[in-house]
Amino acid sequence: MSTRLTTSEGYAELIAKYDTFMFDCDGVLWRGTDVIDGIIDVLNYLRSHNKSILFVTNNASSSRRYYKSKFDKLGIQASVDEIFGSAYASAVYISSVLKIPKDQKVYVIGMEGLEQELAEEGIQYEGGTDPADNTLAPFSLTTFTHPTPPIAAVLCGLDVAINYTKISKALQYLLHNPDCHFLATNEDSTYPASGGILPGAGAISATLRYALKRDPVSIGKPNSTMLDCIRAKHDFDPARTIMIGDRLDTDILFGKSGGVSTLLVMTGVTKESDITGPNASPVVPGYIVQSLGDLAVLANPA
Ligand SMILES: O=C(O)[C@H](O)[C@H](O)COP(=O)(O)O
Ligand SMILES: [Mg+2]
Repeated sequence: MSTRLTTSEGYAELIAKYDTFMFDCDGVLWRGTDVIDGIIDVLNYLRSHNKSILFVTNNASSSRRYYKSKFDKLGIQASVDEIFGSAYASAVYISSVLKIPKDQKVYVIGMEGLEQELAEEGIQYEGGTDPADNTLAPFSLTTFTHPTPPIAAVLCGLDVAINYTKISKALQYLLHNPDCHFLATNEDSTYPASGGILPGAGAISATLRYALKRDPVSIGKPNSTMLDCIRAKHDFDPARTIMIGDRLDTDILFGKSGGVSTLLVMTGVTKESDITGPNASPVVPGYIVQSLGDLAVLANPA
């Protein structure tokens, strides 16, 4: 059973219970470019009370450095080491877990942020924002050739410029080489944008999943890889840690699987019918608040 927080006393009690606050970004801090009311005051209040703050986003379209610049512009204190995105986690997974040989490449369905994180880990890649792959021209196998050595992995993330050429090339690599890894940065079905909902990274990788009848290894929330990346850089006591998110099947499940507390906000993709009534999800958050910004009353008492 979740505890719904609606009063200043409830907000203060929650904050006193935890030392480390892990924040999802899309749908919690902002929707697209629109920062949610009260967020900046809440984050600054937590900082002023010596709380540890981490940002844990499945959005693979941007790198940690981009997010750092976004926080700077918003006046939100954040260091690159406090930011964990599925692009970074995917690069670490490829370099440290799969240990793909440095002369082999990754084929990217994704955007500049994902390419930046791969490059920072010393991983060679093709595709991504390469103009040759960002074309609406029909894809032809007569001009296609496999590179040597073969593509070692196909990595699929949120790609707002998705097209038939990228999907077709990824399919060739995965069909041609049985050792080619099929990876997804994350599999969020939808993306909480400004003014509405858009297809998420999961909707992009679904094309390959369906064509191949094969599931990718997904690296982002709710999977533990992201928490492993966080643990490699930050000590935290799970009993004094809370994950704040807008999606039950990624953020809340990530927190519960990781042994930390969870707070669901209703400013992202989760609707009231997802948490109450006959179709309620079996993933039950510890706490629920309408908006993280509601806690700003603690920073601005009446
Ligand atoms: O489709 C996606 O990639 C996700 O919807 C989006 O990026 C979620 O980001 P988060 O809510 O984890 O910050
Ligand atoms: Mg979110």
